[in-house]
Amino acid sequence: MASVTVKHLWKEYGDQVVLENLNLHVADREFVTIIGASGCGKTTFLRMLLGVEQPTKGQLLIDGQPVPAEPGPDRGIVFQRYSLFPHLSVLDNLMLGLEFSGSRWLGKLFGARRREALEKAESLLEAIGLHTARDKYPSQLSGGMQQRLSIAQSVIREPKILLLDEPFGALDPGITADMHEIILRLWQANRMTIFMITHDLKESFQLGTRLLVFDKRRHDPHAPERYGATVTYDIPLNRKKHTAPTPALTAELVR
Ligand SMILES: Nc1ncnc2c1ncn2[C@@H]1O[C@H](COP(=O)(O)OP(=O)(O)OP(=O)(O)O)[C@@H](O)[C@H]1O
Repeated sequence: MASVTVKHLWKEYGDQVVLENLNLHVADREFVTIIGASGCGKTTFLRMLLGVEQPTKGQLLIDGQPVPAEPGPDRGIVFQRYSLFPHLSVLDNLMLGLEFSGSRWLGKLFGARRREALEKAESLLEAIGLHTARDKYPSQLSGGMQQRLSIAQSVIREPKILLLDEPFGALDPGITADMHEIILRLWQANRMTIFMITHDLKESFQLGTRLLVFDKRRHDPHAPERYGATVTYDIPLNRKKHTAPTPALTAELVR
């Protein structure tokens, strides 16, 4: 379960108002796409959900509880640029998250727990089409493969909320269709609530169950930092299309 409630939320940096009076309720398992002008506070909003930025005023709640003031395994994030460890193989990049969450002090798993983690990592690699590249290093992968691995890295710890900050923005348009397919399948199989920033309007319509447009309602030409952005449009999208889970992947990913 991961519903998100935003109540009278403001975010300011010094004299600059970035977000003003945001009010929103997002149900569990919604796929929210976010568009808006550059600099209007979209990433700031994701960073508050992640717990690395705090609201200046107002409330940000996950399942009715304030977002903890630090990232946790219940929230995963993927950025436009891949965040992989270059000295680790594809498989080890995936295993790392499981090893750290399963063994906080040693960062290593042993015996049955390691076997279980390996199985999980391998079935996820299979699901994202990277099983044949399991022993390669990130520098040996294409951009699309690296981004698939970054997504898998965030998903493997089964977050309730997945935050995607223009995850496909740096990729060749030709491969984004594959990426869309993968993200939709992971979303359905892992039962996550997703927030995804994109600059591609078509993508926002294709993927989302709901589209939020961030913009300023008021402008002061003499003091552009005086007013912040808020949600100016909140558009329900093709919800039905994404409701049924894909059986094969569900069996693979949800144990
Ligand atoms: N840590 C910070 N300290 C001061 N100002 C910041 C900080 N983080 C963001 N800002 C400012 O807040 C505003 C919103 O930034 P943010 O990155 O959230 O915008 P965005 O909508 O995601 O933009 P883009 O689409 O270009 O990525 C910008 O003016 C930015 O300079």
